[in-house]
Amino acid sequence: MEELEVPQVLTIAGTDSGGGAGIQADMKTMQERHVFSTCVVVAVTAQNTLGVLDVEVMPKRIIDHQFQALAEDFDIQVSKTGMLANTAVVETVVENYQKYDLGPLVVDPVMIAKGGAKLLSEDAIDAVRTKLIPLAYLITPNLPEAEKLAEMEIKNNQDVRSAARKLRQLGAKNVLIKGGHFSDQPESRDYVLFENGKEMELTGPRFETENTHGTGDTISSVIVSELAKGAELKEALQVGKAFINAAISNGIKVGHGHGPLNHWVYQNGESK
Ligand SMILES: Nc1ncnc2c1ncn2[C@@H]1O[C@H](COP(=O)(O)OP(=O)(O)OP(=O)(O)O)[C@@H](O)[C@H]1O
Ligand SMILES: Cc1ncc(CO)c(N)n1
Repeated sequence: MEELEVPQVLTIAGTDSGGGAGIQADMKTMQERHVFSTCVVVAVTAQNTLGVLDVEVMPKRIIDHQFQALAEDFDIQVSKTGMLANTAVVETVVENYQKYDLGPLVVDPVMIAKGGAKLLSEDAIDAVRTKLIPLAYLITPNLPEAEKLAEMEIKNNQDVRSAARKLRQLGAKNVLIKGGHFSDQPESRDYVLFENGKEMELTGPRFETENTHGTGDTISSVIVSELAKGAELKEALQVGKAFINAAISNGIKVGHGHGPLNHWVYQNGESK
């Protein structure tokens, strides 16, 4: 019997008991994109579409052992980070990523959940800026995250460009600034600054919906998956944007707050 070789990817993040964001959103997305997903759980959240009830950060020992277990057995092509909770976790993740061969790293610098809960302590932003970003092949902040990391206000498209340049100066090779939070605009517009200085915009319609829980996790997981399958970054970003548009606009009704996306949207006839 011939067995299929499949790309293997890793998400290093927190769990969402509500299933719409965090590690669950990542792994659902990766499954849909036909790559084999593994994970390092750094925190557990008691969370639903209404908010975050509680958070437990994992001890260093079990984080280290998850990395070791994966490195001893799997051939990870691309990795990503999501919720990292605090400085100690950021440092542990940096240490382990440097110790093992886990492929290019996509950093989604998750800070605050849609309901307002803090997923990264304020003092850890510095560790992300100085220790994690220099390792990033791609960083994917939303607007508030880009403001914190670049230490500047973002009010218009020119500010978005300056913030992206600052993030490149911090060591990220490529930068995607997600515009989901420019909610007063008719279009959803994301900005990309590539390694070679070239720029690109990812645009699409802005959908009037509350159901955008896990959009950031989902788009970064599509990008990771496409890169693992061998796509160029530009193509991976475009596939990510198309998937997000489809997963938001073909919405599902789950929960009573910021509902999750329709991760299996392409199963009902792909429109990519
Ligand atoms: N209402 C919307 N309509 C269309 N696209 C959207 C909408 N909201 C977000 N997006 C898109 O989803 C992607 C993720 O952007 P967003 O800024 O929401 O990320 P995020 O804040 O990190 O998400 P989260 O924290 O919920 O995971 C981007 O491509 C953005 O343009
Ligand atoms: C665990 C977790 N990671 C990321 C996000 C942001 O979408 C969230 N709400 N929860």
